[in-house]
Parts: sequence; C-alpha cells; structure tokens
Amino acid sequence: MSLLEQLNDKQAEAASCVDHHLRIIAGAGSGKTRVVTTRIAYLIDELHVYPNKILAITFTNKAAKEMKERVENILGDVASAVQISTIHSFCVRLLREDILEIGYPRNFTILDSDDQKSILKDAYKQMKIDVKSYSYGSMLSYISGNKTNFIDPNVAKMNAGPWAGEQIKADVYAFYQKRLQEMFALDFDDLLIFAHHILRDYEEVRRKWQRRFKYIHVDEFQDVDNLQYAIIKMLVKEDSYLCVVGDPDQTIYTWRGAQVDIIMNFDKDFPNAKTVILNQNYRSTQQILNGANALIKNNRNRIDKDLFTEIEGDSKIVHFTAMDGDNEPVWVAGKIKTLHHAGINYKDIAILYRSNYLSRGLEKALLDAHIPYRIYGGVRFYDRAEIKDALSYLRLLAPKSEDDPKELFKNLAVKRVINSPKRGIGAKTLELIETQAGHDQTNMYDVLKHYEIGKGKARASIQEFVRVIEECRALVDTISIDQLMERIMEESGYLAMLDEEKEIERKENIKELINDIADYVESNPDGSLQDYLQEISLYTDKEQTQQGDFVQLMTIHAAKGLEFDNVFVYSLCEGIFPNEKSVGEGGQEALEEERRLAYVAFTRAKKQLFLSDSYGYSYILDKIKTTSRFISEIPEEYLEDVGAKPRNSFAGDVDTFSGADFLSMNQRSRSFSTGERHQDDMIQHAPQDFVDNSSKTVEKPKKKGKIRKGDLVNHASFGDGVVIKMEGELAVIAFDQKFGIRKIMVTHPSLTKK
Ligand SMILES: Nc1ncnc2c1ncn2[C@@H]1O[C@H](COP(=O)(O)OP(=O)(O)OP(=O)(O)O)[C@@H](O)[C@H]1O
Ligand SMILES: [Mg+2]
Repeated sequence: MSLLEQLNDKQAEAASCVDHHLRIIAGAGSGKTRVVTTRIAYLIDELHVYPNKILAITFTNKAAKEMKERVENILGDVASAVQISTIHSFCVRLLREDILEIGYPRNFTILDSDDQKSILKDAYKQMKIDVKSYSYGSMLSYISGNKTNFIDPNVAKMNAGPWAGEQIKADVYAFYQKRLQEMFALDFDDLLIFAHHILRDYEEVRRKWQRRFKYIHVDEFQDVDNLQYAIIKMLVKEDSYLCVVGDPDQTIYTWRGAQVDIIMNFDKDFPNAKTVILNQNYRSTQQILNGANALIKNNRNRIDKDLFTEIEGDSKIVHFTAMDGDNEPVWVAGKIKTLHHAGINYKDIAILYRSNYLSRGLEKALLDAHIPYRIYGGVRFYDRAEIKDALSYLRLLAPKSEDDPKELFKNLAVKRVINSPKRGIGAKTLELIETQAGHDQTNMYDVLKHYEIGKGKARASIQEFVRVIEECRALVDTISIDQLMERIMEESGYLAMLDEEKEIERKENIKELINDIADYVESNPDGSLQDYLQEISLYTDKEQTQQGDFVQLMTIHAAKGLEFDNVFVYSLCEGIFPNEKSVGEGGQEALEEERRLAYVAFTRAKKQLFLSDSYGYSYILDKIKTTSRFISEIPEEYLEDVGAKPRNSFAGDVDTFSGADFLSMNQRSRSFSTGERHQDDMIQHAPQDFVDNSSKTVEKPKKKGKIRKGDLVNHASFGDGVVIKMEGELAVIAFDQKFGIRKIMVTHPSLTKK
C-alpha cells in the first residue's frame, strides 16, 4: 500500500500538499499527527527529499519520540536524519552552533529551577530580602514574565515606578540576569530568547538555518506562544514550506502565554497558505466522541466543527460517583482489575487527573490492589536530589573550554556537592570561597584547589575532594563517561554516604543513572563528556521511556496528543475540575480553558472512558464536593451511571450501604447530577448529615503538628498541595499543575499544614 493510501482523501490531500504553506485545523483524533508523519515519509520516500531538510517541532519530548518512532516504522533508518524535537531542544541545537555570535561559549550551562532558586537565595541574602515577602516562585514568574516580553532589568526598574515592592523585584531581576551572564548560563526562557535574538539580528546565521530546512512542521500549533511563533517564522524562507497542525478546542496553555489567535490568523501571515479541515475521527467510539463533542459545544468562544467517527462501541461512557474520597480510587483500582482479568493489558489503561496532587489517593489504591503503575511527569528522575548531585560531580570533571576560561558554572556544582557527603564546610567558609573566587576572577572549584581552606578535618576532607576530582579529571579521555561516573561516585564517598544513610532507593537511582550513561555511550560512541552533559540538561522525560506493563498515570496536560484504549478521568468534582480558580475569579475564559482540558481528557480514549468523582468533604476545597458540571454536559444517551451519590434523604442509611446498592441507585444519582443542581444547597444541608452518619468518618483537618508524607498542606504562593515524599527537612509537595512538584523546607514560614 502506498503511503497516501493509508490516509483518507482529505488527509492525503494535506500530506501531499508540498508546494504551499499548509494549515490543518481539525478536532481530536482526526489524524493531524498522522498526516504530519505520513507527509514526512512521503517527502522522503516518494519525492526524494533529503531527510535532513525536514524539521518537525512537537510539544513534548514524549511526542517527539513517538513521532520519530512512527516515521522510523515507515522508513527505517533514514528517518533518523529528520530533525524532530521540541522547540526548546531545537533552540539548544541552534545555540550550541551559533551562540558564539553573541559572545557566549558553546558550552553554556542550562539552569534548572533549583539552580535558579539558588541564585535568588544569593540575591535575597545580599539584598536582605525576606523570602516571606517574595516567594521564589512568584519572583521567578515575575522574571520570566519580563524576559519573555523583552523587558530588560532597566526597563523593569522604570516600570516599577514609585512602589518599593516593585523596585525590589526589579533589583532582584537585575541581580539574576547579571549572575546568569557572568556564568554564561541560560534558563529555559533564555533558550528561546537567545535563539530568537540570534536569528533576528544575525542575518548570516538566519540564512544558514533557513537554508537548512525546506519543510518545517509544527504539531499542536494551537498552543504556540508569540515568541515561539516568531522563531518559527524566521526559519521560513521564500522557497520553504511551513505546515502547522492544531485544534483550537485543545488550547490548554493560555495560562503560559499560548495564543490561539496565531493558528486562527495564520493565513494573514502566510496569505497563500492552504487550509485543510479534517472531520473524521479515527480514535474513539461514537459514544466517547459524541459525549466529548457535546461537552465542548458549551464553550461560547469557539468555531463549531462536525467531528464524526465510524467506530462503533458497545459501551457508553461510564460515570461513577463514590461516597467519599477514599472510595473513588478504590473503585478505579477495582475497575482496572476487572479490565485486566478480561485480558486488557495495564499499559492500555491510563488515569488522567487535573492536578499532580490527586495522584496520591490513586497510588495508594493501586498499590493496595497490586496494580503496577507509572507516574509520568511526577518527581522526575532527573529532578531527584541524588541525580542532581551526581551530575554536579560530573560537571566538575568537564574539561576546560577555550570559550569559557572562568567556568563560573562550576560554582553551582561546588555549592551542591561540597557538603555531600559532609565535609564540614559551613556557610561562612563557602561565602569566603565565593568572594575569593570573585576576587581572583575564577570559579569556586579553583579556589578550593589553590588555597588551603578550612581547618583540621575540614581541610583534610577538602584536600581529599580536590584530589579525587583531579584524579578523575585526568581520566576523562581514557575511560568512558559511565565509568567516570561510577568512579567519582565511589571515590567521593557519595555512595558510601548513601549506604550509611540506608538510602537504598537513591542508590538504585544512581545505578540507574550509570546504566543510562552507558546507554548513551553506546549510542553516541563519539559523544564527549560535554555532549552528554548538554544532552541531559534537556532530557526530562526519562521515566516515559521505560517499557513494561504499567497503568499510566499523568495529568491531562501531559496527556496531550496521546491516546489509550481505556481512559479514567479522575476526580471530576466542581472546584477540582473545573478548577476552583476558574469557577470563581477566573471568569468565562478560564472556565472555557478548563472545558477544553476536559475535551482533551475525554478524547484520549479509544474504546472506553470512565469518569469518576466523589462525595464527601474535600480538604483542598474545604467543603463538600459536588459532581463536575462537565459530567452533566454529557447527554444521557452517551452516559451510564454506575455509582450513587447519597442524597440528604438517605444519608442516615449510609452505614448499611453496600456495593450492590451502589449499582441499584443509578437513576437517583443521575437525576441528582443532571437535574437542577444547587451546589449551595448541597453545601449548606448535606455535609453535616453526611459526615455524621458516614461509615467512614471524615476527619477534620489538623492545623498543627509535624509535616509528614501524605499530609495536605498550603503554601502562600503555590496554594494547596499534598506531601508526596519527605527528604530530610525537605517536603516534596505536589501542587496544582501550574506549579507542579516542588521541594520546600518543612520549616518554611509560607508552608502550613491543613
Ligand atoms: N485514515 C486513517 N485510517 C486509519 N487510522 C487513522 C487514520 N487517520 C488517523 N488514524 C488513527 O487515528 C488515531 C488518531 O490520529 P492522530 O493521533 O494523528 O490524531 P490527532 O488529530 O493528531 O489527535 P490529537 O488532536 O489528539 O493530537 C491514531 O491512532 C491514528 O493512527
Ligand atoms: Mg496529534
């Protein structure tokens, strides 16, 4: 079968349209991504375009990997020369080649959020700023907001006007920028900003990159922001072709600057662009698709589409309301067991949720039911403390580069590992080392090397530290990177420390990292230590590459573009999904974004879709939960209720309530959730009745006491979250999607236990 025969007429028309700019606007599952991959294969296989002339930009590393695999399945090895990457990886590639133009070394460092915070810490200390007044998170978003809008620290200072608070923020921004420049370090925003700057101002470079690609593709174009679009536009020259695909109903990143207008107005920027609209969905059954279509129609600010599917299915969308928050994940786990017994693989099941913290209850239920699962985008492998320590050690071994003689990036690494394992270096001494380094115009490691630091034992352990680093450094060209890592971990005493502290999991992580480096060495035999360090600084989807039969858990944002046979959407309660903020102050626009998110979630399912919510008290909302409006927006003909929400009238019977009763109460539940729902009513009358009579007593939130794993907490800037792990005095907390997973000192004044 020829390539185009695997597509319908409309899709084939789009895939073979190679002499125009092209825009594909189409709903979920209509084959947009398939058109892009087939088009790439068609260009290479039938039109004999060189693979390296083709660029494809995807939204996540996982999507890039999947797209690569799809093209490789069609074409085999030649596909590896096609550049398929996220926009950030693309920019890194560009900068590694051309950043010298603006006086930066090619081996610039990419900062992660911990590094960023460490810089803020220094700024706060120097400027005597109290973190209680300016949380790191809010300061970083202030900085990011300015940077991505091209507002430099001087302008920010002017914008600050007479307000002292704004002045302070602008000063921190200036400090931060200066520090980054000194270290030749770039944060994630800078990757795009610098690439944009170079492409815009250096014509030769721009021409070179324009010449490089003749066919440029961008998937998930509805979530592109202005800066990304500016970069993409600059890659297009007179005789190259841009193909963008997207679905305005799936715009879910406006809170991060995505501009749906960009796809809508594409034909104004590229007047001769062709637009193809696809309307057949090949992913989901009719019940699922019709349910999702009905839901999204409730958004006022959208263009209607006629998406249909020919896939018939036996099952309606299943909706279950549990009696309380404990029973909801238990039901999900039970259902998954049933599916598994019926012969369905765990990996064909996904559980999607609105916010990271929601995974906690699910994890517990899955563990109890012995169901293997993986969390995607949770505490990621490369975000774990021990991995960062190990990589910091490796950074200290990096050979000197002519471009960057000072190597100030080593300061971060020294700060990270100097006391891991403990070497008795106090904050004061560290400060002295830093001052000395500033004075000598060098980095902190060089100071450790050339001066006698500390007294007695501390001095001896520093000398030993330097000796080990130097010894390993001398081996950089003789042993492989994985061996180097193994050696530095041994010799530095890091592994011994983990042994002593009985940190088995962390030790396993280090081993996994060494395995991972070995894989890298195998597939990149010529890759230098520098190359490896550069590559991993971007690679955050590590866990997603792991194979096996696992149920997949992730936030809906992370599920973008993916599909699974069976999908559970968890915790569809008013205030949770749609999120409380969007229901309240956010207004119509925020609510519509939440609905688009629900549309994305529902349309991930191919065969079966399960929606669940629960009754009972929510610590996070501090009220009794009610079923999400998104469920009542699905017409009854596509929805089957299998669980019941106890109503006031039978709250007293709850004690004797059995599983079988749940099933028999379908009707009542349905009339409750689709009938005239008065949330306020519920909140005023139901809770006491229910809580007092419930078989599972709902505990009242505790306000005081030590923070432990599993606790619900509130942070002044990030809102509510759940402690998913303790690392000494650090609590690893899952906050709302926007803030993700963060580590916070338990003693931090912004943190309170709920
Ligand atoms: N013409 C076709 N024949 C058979 N299967 C198809 C066809 N077009 C698409 N598909 C299949 O339908 C599913 C959805 O396609 P794809 O992921 O490309 O859709 P999409 O429009 O990119 O969806 P999303 O909006 O969620 O990103 C995939 O499994 C794909 O292989
Ligand atoms: Mg897609």
